[in-house]
Order: sequence, then structure tokens, then C-alpha cells
Amino acid sequence: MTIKPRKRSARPSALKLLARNHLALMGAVIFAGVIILALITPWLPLVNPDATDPANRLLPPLSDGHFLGTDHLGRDLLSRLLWGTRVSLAVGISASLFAAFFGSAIGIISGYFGGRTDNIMMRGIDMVMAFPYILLALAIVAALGPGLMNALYAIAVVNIPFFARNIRGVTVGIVHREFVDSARLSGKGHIRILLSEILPNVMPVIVITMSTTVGWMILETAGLSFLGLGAQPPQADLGSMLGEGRKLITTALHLSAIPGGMIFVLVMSINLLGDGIRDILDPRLKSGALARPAPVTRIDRSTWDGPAHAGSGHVNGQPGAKRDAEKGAILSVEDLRTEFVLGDDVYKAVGGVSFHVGRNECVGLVGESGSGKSVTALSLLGLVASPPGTIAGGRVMLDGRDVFDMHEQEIRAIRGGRAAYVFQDPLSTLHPLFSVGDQLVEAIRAHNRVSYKEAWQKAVELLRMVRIPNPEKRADSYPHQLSGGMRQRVGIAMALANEPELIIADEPTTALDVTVQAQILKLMNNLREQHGTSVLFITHDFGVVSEICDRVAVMYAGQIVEMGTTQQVLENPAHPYTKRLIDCVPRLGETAREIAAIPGLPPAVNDLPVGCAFADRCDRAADACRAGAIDLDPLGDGHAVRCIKPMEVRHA
Ligand SMILES: Nc1ncnc2c1ncn2[C@@H]1O[C@H](COP(=O)(O)OP(=O)(O)OP(=O)(O)O)[C@@H](O)[C@H]1O
Repeated sequence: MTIKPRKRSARPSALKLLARNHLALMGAVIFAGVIILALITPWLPLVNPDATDPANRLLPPLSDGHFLGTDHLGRDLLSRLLWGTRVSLAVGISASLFAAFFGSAIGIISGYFGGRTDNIMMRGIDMVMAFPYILLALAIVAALGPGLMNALYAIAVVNIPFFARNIRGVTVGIVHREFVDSARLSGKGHIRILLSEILPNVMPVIVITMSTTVGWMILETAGLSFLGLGAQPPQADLGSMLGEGRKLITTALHLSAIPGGMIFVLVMSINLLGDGIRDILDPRLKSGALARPAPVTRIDRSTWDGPAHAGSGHVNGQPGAKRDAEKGAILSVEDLRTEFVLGDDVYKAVGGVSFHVGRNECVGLVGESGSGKSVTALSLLGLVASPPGTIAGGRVMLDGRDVFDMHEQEIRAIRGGRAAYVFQDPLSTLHPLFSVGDQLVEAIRAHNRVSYKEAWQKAVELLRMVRIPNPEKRADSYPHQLSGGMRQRVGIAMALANEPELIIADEPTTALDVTVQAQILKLMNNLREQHGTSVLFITHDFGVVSEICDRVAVMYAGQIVEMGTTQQVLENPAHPYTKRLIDCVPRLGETAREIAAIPGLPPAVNDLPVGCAFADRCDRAADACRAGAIDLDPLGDGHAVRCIKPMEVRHA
């Protein structure tokens, strides 16, 4: 077997990400400029910054031989500014490193070990924090004596609590996470866990805190020097220059404006760069987003080929959406294409999907992990995060209207209103700090003008409808006080809050045991019968499909490869992939049957092969399968398959 060379990571480099954030880039350029100037100052043709020249006192900027003028002793301001910036930078960065090292160490140890260690360390930190920090810094300098180094120590010490508190908070949030537990279970000792599990996770916070405090510390050191406690004459830093200039502010404004301007530029550029560094270090933003995800998935109409191109999924040769809308389908999807652009790679997560959901109908979307089911579901109401997600083509007709032509506010009104989602893990979708009753009230009042009391009554009714025992009391419970099955019922109650016409359920029973799963499926079936709700049910489990779905669409590598009624697909699968998928389902009582796993792996959606994406795993594949795009061909009675060598189908 030949192994393909590994493709270069699609993740944009840190520099590229920084370049995309214009403000951070500007900060980086200015800060780099100041640093370079500070570094080369000793080699620049500058006069001695401490050389006085009483004959040339208080010269204004642009004077002959003194570009920025002179101060009250006739010293060259440009030279003093560059040497002073050097000192301020060195002190600010050193104090920040010192505070970051000791503060973070205290925070990590305290947050990790907790208990008495945490108590002792944090009470110590609280004692330091009990003093106003600038008074504490003054007291430290007063005790140690005025001077730049003592100012550095004072500023570093008063900032240690800031790091310690911040980092302890982050550590406490991480220390009970599953990956730390699994490191413990694997036998790692405290030091290794601290270094390999905790530190890398708090590092971005340390760097971000540092990048934002360097500017602050430069200001604080400047403050001490301004008060005469930092740099001592004739040595200058930006603060002492500002202090000297302040005395002559009315007669020679440039003496204070120039160092003040430099402090402003320096602090501003460091803070802008700090924000950029935060965005780069956060792995969730590495996918290309330095910006907040847009409220609705970005639609890129430049890639639109018009409705339904060949092979995308018309069935029976008719333009799908029009035909389905005529049939009165609640949801009609035509040639939907959703992509993720990561660096130079384009991941075609949904590659031209067409299907419809009729009124009061339940359609199943089935497929292996990564086949594009969730992205399809999220695309329907523009919920795929942008960036990096983009709708690259297609139409989604909800009750005859194209969702992608709607205004953002209209789409928002539909979400949780006419169309509602139920997700796999209700614990992560329910708010941990509000009671389930309050969350239901919020969902109801987001779409209806009703009083809190009325909404609360409706919330209790909803809980009763989804068969939560003792709903009046349970409405006051918090998500963590309910069992997994109950939480999922609350998730369904939330979805039902505004009597939706369509429920999009993304693997709502996957995390539940079989008895609770059966109860939830029964509940959803009852709701369909009583309220006429339509359901798009996403699952990888054919057992669930047979329980609840009228029709089913099988997805593979971002495309629908087979579609038909549940009976057609389960009893007569036409696509070899569907057949293999059904054969993977264990059946009770069949002890002799060996579960046939599908060999190989699905292709990466950023590197899809020409022709059938399943060909490499299919024992029926021929050369023709790899020759070009394959259409979803009708087999009769609404059954369709995207295969040129389908299994033999015997329709009743
Ligand atoms: N934010 C993202 N950035 C890049 N690629 C993504 C992103 N979200 C999903 N994808 C890719 O889109 C493809 C489809 O993912 P999707 O979540 O729809 O699969 P799925 O069939 O729902 O799988 P599962 O059953 O495991 O949830 C996968 O290849 C996945 O890696």
C-alpha cells in the first residue's frame, strides 16, 4: 500500500493570522519600530543625553541641531527620548516577566492543589491586594529607597496578585476537565500533569495577561519616576521626562507632550498587539477567524452555479425545490453546498445536497461520523459559524420561501419559532445557571409578547407535555439536577416552546441508554401525531430510523448517496454503502452473524476523489465509478441512488 505524502497543515500560520487583524498588525509594526529604535540607540549619531547646554535652553522642536528641541538644561530631547524609551521598555518588560513568572506559579499551584494550599496562598495574595496597589508600590520604594531597580521590584510585586488570581481562576476551570482526569488515570505525577496538561492550557492566558500588562507596567514605572521615586537624575525614563516637563507645561509644552506622546504610542501599540496575540493563541480562532462568528452563515454567491447543477441530486429529472414546494413540503433543500475555508484548503462538508421534508413527515439523515449531517442541519438556518463556514451554493425553501434570501432578522425570528433545533448534548446547550423553567420562559418570550406568569404556566405545560414528572417542581430545577433523559426532554420542550412546524433533531438520542432512547422516540412520534410537526432526524443509527422515520436519506462524504422510504432503504438498499451500513447494525438473537465493519475510511472532504467517493471502500467498484460525477438516479417510487452499479432492488 502506498502512503500519500501528508498534506501541509491547512491552518494559517501565526503571522498570516496576525496579518489578517489590521489593528494588531499596526500595533506590531509600531511596537517593532520602537523596539528597533531602542535597540540601536547606542549606535545612532545622537548627542550625550545628559550633556547640558544652558545657552540653548528650551529650544522648540525642529531647531537647528536639535530635532525635538531641548529641555530646561539645554539637553537634547531626541536623545533623551530614545534613551528614556529604552529604560522604560526594559523596566516594563522585566517587571512584567517577573510578575508573570511568580504570579502564574502561585496561581497554577494554588488552583491545581486546591484545599489548604489554595487557602494559604490565596489569603497571602488577598493580604497584598488589601492595600491600594499604588500606595503599596510607594511603600516598597520608600522602604528600599528611590531608584529604577527598586521601582521595578515594587511594580512587579504589586502585579503578582493580578497574575495569581487570573491564572488560578483558569486553572480551577481546567483541573476537573476530563483530559486532566485521564492524565491522572494514565499514572502521570503532579509535576508532569502541571507541565504537560495545565501549563499549555493556561499559557495563552499568561501571554495575553503579560502582553496587556507590559503597557500598564510602563505606565506605572513612569508614574513612580514622575513622582521622583524611579529614575534618578541625570538618568531619564519617559516618566521622569514627563515629570520634568510638567513644571514648564505652559511655557514649553513640547517637554511634556513628547514623552507623553511616546508613552501613549507605546502602550497603545502593545495593547493592540496583545489583543492580536490573544486571538492567535486561542486554538478556536486558529481556524481562520480573528473575528466573532457572524450571526448568519456567510453566503458566497460568487460560487453559485444557479439552481441544481448536474449530479447534485435532482430526483426524477425535475428541479427538486419547485416540485417539492408545489407538493407543499415544509422544507425543501436544493443543491446545498457548504464549505469551510481553512488557509489554502477548502473542505466541501456538504457538496450539493437536495431533499425535502413534507408536512407531518419525519425524514432521517443517516451517515457515518463526518459525512456532513450536522453541517447540513446547521446550514438550513444559517447556523454554521462564519468564518470559516460559507454557504457556497443552493437553496433552502422553508414553507416556499428561500431562507438564503431572507434578512438576518427574519432568519432569527424563524430560529426557535417556526423551526427549532434539538441537539445531542442538552447539558452543553442548556444554561447551567438558570432553572429549566426560566430557560423555557425565555424561549417563549423571545417570540411571544406574554407576561412572565403566563410564560411560566406554559413552561410547566411544556414540561408536562414531554412527560417530566411533577413539572411544577421540576421547572425550578437546574440542568445539573436532572438526568440525561430528562434534560433531553427539556431540550425537546424548548424546541416545542413556540409550536414549530419543523423540528431539526441532531442525534437527540445518541447519548441516551436504550430505554430512555425509546421513550424519547415515542415522545417525538406522539408530538408528530398530536401537533402535525415535521421532523428532520439526524442519526447514524438505522435502528432509530426504523422507529421514527417515514423516509431516509443516506449521506456519504457530503452527498446524499441514497434516498427513499424507510422500508425501501432498509429492506432493499440499492447503494453498496447503505447495505454495508445496515449490515453493521447488530440484531438481537443473531449470534452467528458476524458484524461486517466497512473497511477503510471515508475520504477527506478537502481532497475528494473524482467520481464515487465510496469507490475505494467498495467491493463492486469498477473503473467507470472513478471516471466522473455520478447522478442520484431514480429507481422508481421515490427511491433513488447515486451508484452506477447498484444492488439489485426488488420493489413490492
Ligand atoms: N468548524 C469546522 N471547520 C472545519 N471543518 C469542519 C468544521 N465543522 C465541520 N467540519 C467538517 O465538516 C465535515 C462534516 O462534519 P459534520 O459535523 O457535519 O459530520 P457529521 O456527519 O454530523 O458527523 P457526526 O455524526 O460525528 O456529528 C467533517 O469533515 C468535518 O471535519
